[in-house]
Amino acid sequence: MSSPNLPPISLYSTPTIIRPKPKPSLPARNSSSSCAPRQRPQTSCTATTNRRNPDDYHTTLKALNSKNRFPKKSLGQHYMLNSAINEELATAANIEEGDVVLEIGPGTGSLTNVLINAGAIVIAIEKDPYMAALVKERFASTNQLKVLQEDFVKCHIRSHMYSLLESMCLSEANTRYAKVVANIPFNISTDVVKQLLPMGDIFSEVVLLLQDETALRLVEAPLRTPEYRPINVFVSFYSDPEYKLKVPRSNFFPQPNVDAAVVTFKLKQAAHYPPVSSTQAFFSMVNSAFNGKRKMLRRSLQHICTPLEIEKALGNVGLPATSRPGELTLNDFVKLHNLIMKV
Ligand SMILES: C[S@@+](CC[C@H](N)C(=O)[O-])C[C@H]1O[C@@H](n2cnc3c(N)ncnc32)[C@H](O)[C@@H]1O
Repeated sequence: MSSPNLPPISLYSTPTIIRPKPKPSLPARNSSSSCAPRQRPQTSCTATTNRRNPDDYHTTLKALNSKNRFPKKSLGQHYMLNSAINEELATAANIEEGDVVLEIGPGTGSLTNVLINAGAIVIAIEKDPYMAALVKERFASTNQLKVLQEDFVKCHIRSHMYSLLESMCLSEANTRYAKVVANIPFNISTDVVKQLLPMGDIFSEVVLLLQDETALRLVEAPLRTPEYRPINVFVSFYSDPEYKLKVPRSNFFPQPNVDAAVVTFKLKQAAHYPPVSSTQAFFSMVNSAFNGKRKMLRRSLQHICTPLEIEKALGNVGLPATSRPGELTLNDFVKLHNLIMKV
């Protein structure tokens, strides 16, 4: 393949970050909470303390040129040119020496570099065999990185994490959860969120660079709008999400047609999930409710019980008999589910 026809750096505006108005932040997860956290690998697994230079436009292009790679649209290859944003991602996850971090799509390794410099042990899953080879080669001198050349959507992440964590040295002193920090291809955002948020037994935080519109939809979709969907119920069931900052498209190469945003999801542990008899039955009810989005719940849920019983349950939740799915919060759905499951 010939060398990519790359635009000169002057074509890019100065990379910028747009911060939202400060919001009250959520209380930090207390690792000494009543639920015993799983053990994590000892910091002795970390070896190198060599700090590498941050990646920028030239480093990224040099890395791609060295392998004659041109960014692939089908793989969402928009590389981060601004190391300050990679630092923001690591800071949002509060990365500390010895943390185990899952990175999805390391690409040229610009974020990987920041994570390794912060002392993390990184497990990187990269679908593109060329980029997997590139990032392996780049960090060949450290034992802080393990690269798996796989499609995140198809791989069994839970068993990968278990076997990797088990293969690492364990210590009583190390009781933190693993974390996820990633600049993911936008087209797998929903898969990533659906796979990772229910994994509060492994991860404490999931920090993602998402398409801005997706980020807003996942975190801030208001009730009674078309943006409010079952995924919002899912996200708040399993996590406390926060929109951190907007990342304009000018920070990527090649520049996407949309802006991005950093979002953090603090994962709940199972003991803190809303009380439902079965999560499967709960989400099946939520999905059915939204299947007829404009339909009243007394109609869309009549495969579960009679319209009269649904009206009565809605009344007990404090909602009108004519309620539609877009009007119910997570708590409303939980109460409704628990009532109609008793019928
Ligand atoms: C948006 S780029 C980010 C690259 C790098 N992290 C950065 O910040 O510059 C997305 C990366 O994910 C990889 N990728 C795409 N689809 C993937 C998948 N299904 N599983 C794992 N990696 C994937 C791409 O090859 C690419 O390296």
